[in-house]
Amino acid sequence: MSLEPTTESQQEELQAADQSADGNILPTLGKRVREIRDRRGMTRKLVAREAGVSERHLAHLEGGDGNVSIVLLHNIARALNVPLIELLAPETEDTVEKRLIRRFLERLPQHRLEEVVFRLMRDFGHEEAVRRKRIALIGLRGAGKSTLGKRLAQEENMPFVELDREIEKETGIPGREIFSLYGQSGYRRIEKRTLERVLRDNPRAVISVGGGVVSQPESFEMLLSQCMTVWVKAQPEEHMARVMAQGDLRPMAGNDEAMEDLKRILEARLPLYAKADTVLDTSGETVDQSFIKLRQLVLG
Ligand SMILES: Nc1ncnc2c1ncn2[C@@H]1O[C@H](COP(=O)(O)OP(=O)(O)OP(=O)(O)O)[C@@H](O)[C@H]1O
Ligand SMILES: O=C(O)C1=C[C@@H](O)[C@@H](O)[C@H](O)C1
Ligand SMILES: [Mg+2]
Repeated sequence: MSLEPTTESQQEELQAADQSADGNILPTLGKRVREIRDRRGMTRKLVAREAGVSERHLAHLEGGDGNVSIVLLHNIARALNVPLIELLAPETEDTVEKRLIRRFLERLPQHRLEEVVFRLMRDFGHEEAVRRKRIALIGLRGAGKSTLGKRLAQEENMPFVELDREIEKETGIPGREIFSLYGQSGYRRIEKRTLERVLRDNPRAVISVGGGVVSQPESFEMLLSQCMTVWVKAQPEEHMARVMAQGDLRPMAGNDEAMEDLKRILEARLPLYAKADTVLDTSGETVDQSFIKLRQLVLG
């Protein structure tokens, strides 16, 4: 069995576990073993027997003061039927749905899992493959959606669609004027209509979507369900500096509170942007570095 973390999230979990290693590792490990054992409904006696450790040793481990060899830990993980890494990593904040699904699967006997895989593939496999052919980049202004999206589309020979430009084409007026003529809600209405058309016309594309799309639930739901979404983010100061470097001095012109506004908007949108399939943090990185990460995230 390989002990290497295979996915980025596993690597992050291990790093987090590493950071908590300053004295916390044994209590954390003990708590995880106990939690998983309880979740499985297994007695300590049973786990100890299946893992080939004494009950006393296991009790010490669960109490946070028993050091344990990697081989024994491996045996305990096997007895609990979880990958070793799950014992070492702090539990991530899963959604209720993910927890329910996991619990459901844990209770199914091994011989029925093949059927579950088959049904999932049948019911969702195709849809999911289709969804992943459209890559939508979301995030605040200056995140790098257009810069990185255009390059990804070029390299992968896919159409590149800039939703804000499509809205301008659809209405025949610049975005800023749409805002002053129709207001925020008018803009979002047109955006929704335009997004429907773009998705219909482009089964395969890279789409850069204006940062405000998350405030229109129907549009955002459409994006999440029909595209592989990437939240492109940076530090607030970088968003601001990048927008200004592009020659748009409006954010700062006579407005000392611009930075505060930006932080507030980012904070308010965080839970929404966080619904994206994946996150690309461009903080402190060059365009080239972020592009390599993006390609890895979406193409694997
Ligand atoms: N790591 C990075 N990744 C992406 N862009 C970066 C990075 N570092 C600096 N930049 C610069 O930041 C700017 C990002 O602008 P871009 O127009 O791509 O953002 P955007 O997310 O499309 O914004 P908007 O919502 O206004 O359309 C570019 O000028 C780019 O060169
Ligand atoms: O972040 C935002 O609120 C916006 C970003 C732009 O791309 C446009 O979608 C619009 O100007 C709103
Ligand atoms: Mg852009």
